[in-house]
Amino acid sequence: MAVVITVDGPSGAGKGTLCHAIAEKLNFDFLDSGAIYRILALAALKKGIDLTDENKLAELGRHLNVQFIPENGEINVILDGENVRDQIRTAEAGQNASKIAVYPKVREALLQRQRDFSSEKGLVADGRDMGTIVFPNAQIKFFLEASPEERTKRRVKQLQEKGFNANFDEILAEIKERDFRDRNREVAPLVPAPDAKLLDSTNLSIDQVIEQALAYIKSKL
Ligand SMILES: Nc1ncnc2c1ncn2[C@@H]1O[C@H](COP(=O)(O)OP(=O)(O)O)[C@@H](O)[C@H]1O
Ligand SMILES: Nc1ccn([C@@H]2O[C@H](COP(=O)(O)OP(=O)(O)O)[C@@H](O)[C@H]2O)c(=O)n1
Repeated sequence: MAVVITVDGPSGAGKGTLCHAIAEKLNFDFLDSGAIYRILALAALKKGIDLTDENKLAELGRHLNVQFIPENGEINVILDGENVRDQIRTAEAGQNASKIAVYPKVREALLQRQRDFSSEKGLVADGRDMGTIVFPNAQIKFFLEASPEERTKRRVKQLQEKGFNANFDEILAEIKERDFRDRNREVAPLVPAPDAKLLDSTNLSIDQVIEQALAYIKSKL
């Protein structure tokens, strides 16, 4: 059976960073499920679909014309022929993603698209419900946490490095609002799977997180 490793947790905990490292080390494919929610929200805005119109969002989600094309260590996101890689990374795009992610029909519309990433090569999947809903039978599951302040510090630095304006207080408020929405929604809320390995990265360097995760993977595989 194809191996799946899931990494769930709140914004800025370091999921993407850890998943990239695992994918590289084990030569696994990588699913950035959050990108799919970001892309759907962006696609809806481009088509004039209201972000509260659950049915139209779900319909768009079923027919989303998107490709992920790796180039020079980055992944280009091609939506209807346009590279939206940077457009989906703004704080606003993250907020819009979490707004549409509350709708059951939207989540249902995106479910199979995410499961299709599973491959013989092995998959590491980054998101909020990878270990609970999308890949409940994954062999290895992580739940990666960090304090809101630490996650904000990281996000501000990351956004500034990408050339975006980022203010600590605004990003902290945004992260708390998004956490609240993600943890309290009725479908697929952000919770650790019962069999997930909890990792708190607040006081760990990137290398320490990767080292602990790889040691755990080795002990399980
Ligand atoms: N343990 C860590 N210590 C310090 N910075 C980190 C750590 N893990 C990740 N980062 C940095 O924090 C930012 C957010 O990480 P990312 O992997 O995008 O988080 P997530 O995918 O959970 O939102 C990135 O700039 C990343 O380099
Ligand atoms: N599996 C997933 C992944 C993301 N999402 C939603 O999409 C938003 C953006 O996810 P993301 O992983 O790109 O966000 P960051 O952790 O990178 O900030 C989240 O706040 C969630 O509301 C989700 O509901 N389920």
